Amino acid sequence: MSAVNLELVDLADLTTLVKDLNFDDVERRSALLENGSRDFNAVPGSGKTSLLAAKLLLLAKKWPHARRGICVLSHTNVARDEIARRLAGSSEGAQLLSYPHFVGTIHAFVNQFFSMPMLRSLGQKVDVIDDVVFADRAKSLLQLGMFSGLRVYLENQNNGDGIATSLFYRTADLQLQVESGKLPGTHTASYKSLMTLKKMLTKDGIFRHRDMFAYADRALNTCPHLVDVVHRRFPMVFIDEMQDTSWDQESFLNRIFDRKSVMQRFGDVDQKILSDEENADLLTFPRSGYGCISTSKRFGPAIASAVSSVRLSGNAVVGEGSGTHAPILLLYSTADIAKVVPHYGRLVIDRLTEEEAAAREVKAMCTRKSGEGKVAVGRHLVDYWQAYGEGQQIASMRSESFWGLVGDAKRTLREASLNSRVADVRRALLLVLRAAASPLVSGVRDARALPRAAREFGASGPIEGITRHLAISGEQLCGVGQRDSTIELVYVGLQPYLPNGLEFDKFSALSVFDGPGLQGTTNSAASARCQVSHLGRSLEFGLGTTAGMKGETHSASLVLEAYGGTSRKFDVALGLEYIAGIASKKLDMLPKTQQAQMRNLYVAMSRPAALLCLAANEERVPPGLRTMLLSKGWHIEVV
Ligand SMILES: Nc1ncnc2c1ncn2[C@@H]1O[C@H](COP(=O)(O)OP(=O)(O)OP(=O)(O)O)[C@@H](O)[C@H]1O
Repeated sequence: MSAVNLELVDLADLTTLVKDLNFDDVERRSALLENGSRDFNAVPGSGKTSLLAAKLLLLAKKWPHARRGICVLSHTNVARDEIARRLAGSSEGAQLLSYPHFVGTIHAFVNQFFSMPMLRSLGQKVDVIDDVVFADRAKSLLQLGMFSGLRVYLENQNNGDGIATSLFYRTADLQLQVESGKLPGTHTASYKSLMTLKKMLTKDGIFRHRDMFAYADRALNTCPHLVDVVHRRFPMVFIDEMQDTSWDQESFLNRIFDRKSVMQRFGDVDQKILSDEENADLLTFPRSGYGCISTSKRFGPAIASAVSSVRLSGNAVVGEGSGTHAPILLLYSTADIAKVVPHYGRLVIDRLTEEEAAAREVKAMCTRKSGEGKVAVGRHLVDYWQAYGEGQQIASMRSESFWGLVGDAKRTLREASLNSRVADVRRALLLVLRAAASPLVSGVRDARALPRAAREFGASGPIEGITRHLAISGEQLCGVGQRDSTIELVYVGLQPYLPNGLEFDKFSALSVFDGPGLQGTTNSAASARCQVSHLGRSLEFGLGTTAGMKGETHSASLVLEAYGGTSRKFDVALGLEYIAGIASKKLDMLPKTQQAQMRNLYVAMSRPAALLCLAANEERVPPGLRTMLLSKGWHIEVV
């Protein structure tokens, strides 16, 4: 192992490297100075990702190796980009963004070092790794005559669609598995048809993300020495957002790094919101002896106390942020449910100054999007906001449409990152080049390989230029009146790669330029926003699911109660019993389904910096509970 140690004197550099952050407390200092393998469990708003980035900056200053690097893994592109943004701010930090280091998602790491080389050596085409594209293609293949028997079988299952669209390979021998629903017995005709469907998609190079772990496993079985090659390359490994790592991912990373490299993992186990996944009981985060960061820089003591009371592990959350507003409970009658969201908008205008409200986004969230349930309304987002989700079906087709991929910059940037934006544009260009039968892409299996193919082709400048242009201005360029000139721009930009003699008229008639493109995605974005005017001020804010807002900091957050279905409980009503201190059971004694609801509530309630609001149907909040809440400093308003 050739890890680098940080010492007390090294921390002096923090004042220049990360001027906006404060690491004076004992917990953060000890996390920075930890030189061995250790886990860190940190509360919401503690700044896990920025602490990790600060530690990396300090290590970068001392890194002595030219061929060994630091491996930094995260779950989402958003966290990866946040780390990269902080590193790019100094010359030493920027070095971590290239060889011999690796900063990326766990998926990208597994693909780069294991599954892609394996797939290449198998001669397997890879067109796209995308669960949505996979599902779309599976559905359309399913319409073929050869699958008529399978269609009948699936129609008779509870979740037939889910079965066909979530097929994935597991383990080195590519065993067929399904993420949603249950596979039929392996001896049945339906199983064999599902296998054929999966193999047809594999042959076309259409994969799901989870398939990559099976190919990575295969790589390790085929070349066991890869483990040594990779852990020697990375004597230090840092993993962010560890609570979201599945057992497939954790066990794979453990095989490579555990007890071989220094491995430090950061996360908040109470924010794990996917708890019903397979083998969740095997997960090891946080390992015994883990360090804690118990202070949040996001919110003040009032929100911290509410958040603490629904924290499953029972550990304290200390609020060091500056917010002083009391949390608010909005009670609504069944008839008035549609008034809840606009009422919240007015309330934000009432309570927060313009500066406070504008410091971060204002948001409203709910654990469930839609669904059934024979209980009074307040079950899911659509109960509160009927337009929510309209147009999303069309949005899911975007991965195959030029206009959808290029024109949907706002959504990609809001929900993902610049990285994903560039990936979308590259995929759009790959679709165009394929449709035009360009010689550039005959051997290109994945849009990520486009820049390299262009370099080998001897002309990388034009494709980089058009990629940059579309990534930055794509949204304007895809407006309906703009499309002809955009096609012309693409034609000119891709000219060096197009077959000789391909006229513009023929190019612009390619089917890749058909389709509605933007309309669907624009509707879906608009359907998830609310506009309010009040006291001469106006406010526009977004609505969405709690899962979609994980990791965000808001200036104000509204948590709309949702029904748990099999748990038979409404999350806010249940959580209020803990906040008020009148619950009869300890949180960890609740059934698993209710624990999962409390974890979601904990994530949702910990988003705001200034104002926290919960909303519940008045039928579900008895007078005694209201009195206790008032005595704890809460405000209650009836909509
Ligand atoms: N060391 C620090 N000093 C001062 N402010 C900080 C520090 N760390 C984070 N912050 C601020 O606190 C807020 C929350 O930080 P951040 O979102 O990074 O926390 P987090 O740990 O990722 O939270 P979550 O687990 O909820 O996603 C941000 O506004 C950030 O700027």
